Amino acid sequence: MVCFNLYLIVCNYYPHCPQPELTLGARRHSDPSFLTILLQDQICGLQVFHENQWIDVNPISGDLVVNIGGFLQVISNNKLKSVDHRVVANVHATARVAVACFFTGHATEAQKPFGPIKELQSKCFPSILKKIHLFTENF
Ligand SMILES: O=C(O)CCC(=O)C(=O)O
Ligand SMILES: [Fe+2]
Repeated sequence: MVCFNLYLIVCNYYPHCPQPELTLGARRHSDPSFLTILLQDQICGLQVFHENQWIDVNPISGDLVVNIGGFLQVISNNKLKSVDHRVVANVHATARVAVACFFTGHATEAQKPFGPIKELQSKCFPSILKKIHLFTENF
């Protein structure tokens, strides 16, 4: 399968929020992509859910954040996890901008069901995830 042939680029714009205690920039979710590559500016806001708490993913100039998507979680038989993340409301005077590139599957293969690859299944690690169709199912 060709995962890097089809991608979607999304620009997220978070203006200053006067009442950050009432809302979020982006609600808790995990990406359904194969991989997501994110470029954030210098304004904080992204958090990942790890060991029952929200951890800040502070921007480092020139760095890219790479998120494992739900599709890669399925293919890897749950060995790689698609982490929950969110964006808190922007308390800074300047707007926050983050550009996400979602790598998905190839459109022509959308009808084909995908499941954990054989090499990652064994007696100790049987396939625990059902096969899914790209673009049509949540996993
Ligand atoms: O704005 C961010 O830092 C993350 C955006 C995000 O999680 C998404 O677009 O899926
Ligand atoms: Fe996301």
